[in-house]
Amino acid sequence: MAIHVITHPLVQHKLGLMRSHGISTKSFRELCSEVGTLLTYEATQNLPLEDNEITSWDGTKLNVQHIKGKKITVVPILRAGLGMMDGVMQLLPAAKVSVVGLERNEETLEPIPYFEKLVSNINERLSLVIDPMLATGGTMIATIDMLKKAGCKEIKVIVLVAAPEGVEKTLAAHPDVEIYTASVDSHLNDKGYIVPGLGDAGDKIFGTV
Ligand SMILES: O=P(O)(O)OC[C@H]1O[C@H](OP(=O)(O)OP(=O)(O)O)[C@H](O)[C@@H]1O
Ligand SMILES: O=c1cc[nH]c(=O)[nH]1
Ligand SMILES: [Mg+2]
Repeated sequence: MAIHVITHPLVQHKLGLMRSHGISTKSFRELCSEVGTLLTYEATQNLPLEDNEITSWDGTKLNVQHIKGKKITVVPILRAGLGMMDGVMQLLPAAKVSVVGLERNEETLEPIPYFEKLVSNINERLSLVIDPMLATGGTMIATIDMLKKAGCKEIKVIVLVAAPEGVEKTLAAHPDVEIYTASVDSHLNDKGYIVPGLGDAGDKIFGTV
């Protein structure tokens, strides 16, 4: 299945708090990071394990499981993706970070790329793309295009909230990609905002409105 809606009570509770009118920048930012951690836990559930022999507390040899040298790059989409980054990195502290910047033109809803700094060996890594919002899907599709052009072969997407239109468009363009989200909401409004959604996630994280 390429879309995973995480219905865990902690995720749903925290997402519900984020939807509240007048939420402070501090609370929104904290929740963005916390839900980012919980969705990362789900998105990494199939990482390969391997047996490793260790010396245990009483000096005997013991076989334990370690993650099998899986190389990961976290890909925050500027700006709003940065709001999830601390939470995601808590579970993946050794991951390399590839930053991309895209801004949606609010008239045409087309994404405008303005920054790209990817890790050099991205072809060997799983990319975990993070952005709170998947609306029309334009930004996510352009990001995945960028990653694949650079040689990336395995991509997972973590978004807090998605619109059905954006999920459909993204999976049509990139059927090999898996999307993890706390919610697929009702629809997009005539300005391309997700309903009920969260409002403008970037502005809420950075306190710019
Ligand atoms: O699916 P789409 O229709 O492309 O819209 C989603 C994009 O819009 C928002 O970013 P925005 O362009 O507002 O930039 P920002 O993060 O700098 O606020 C959001 O964080 C996504 O990146
Ligand atoms: O609902 C939306 C759509 C795009 N960007 C946002 O921040 N929110
Ligand atoms: Mg924004």
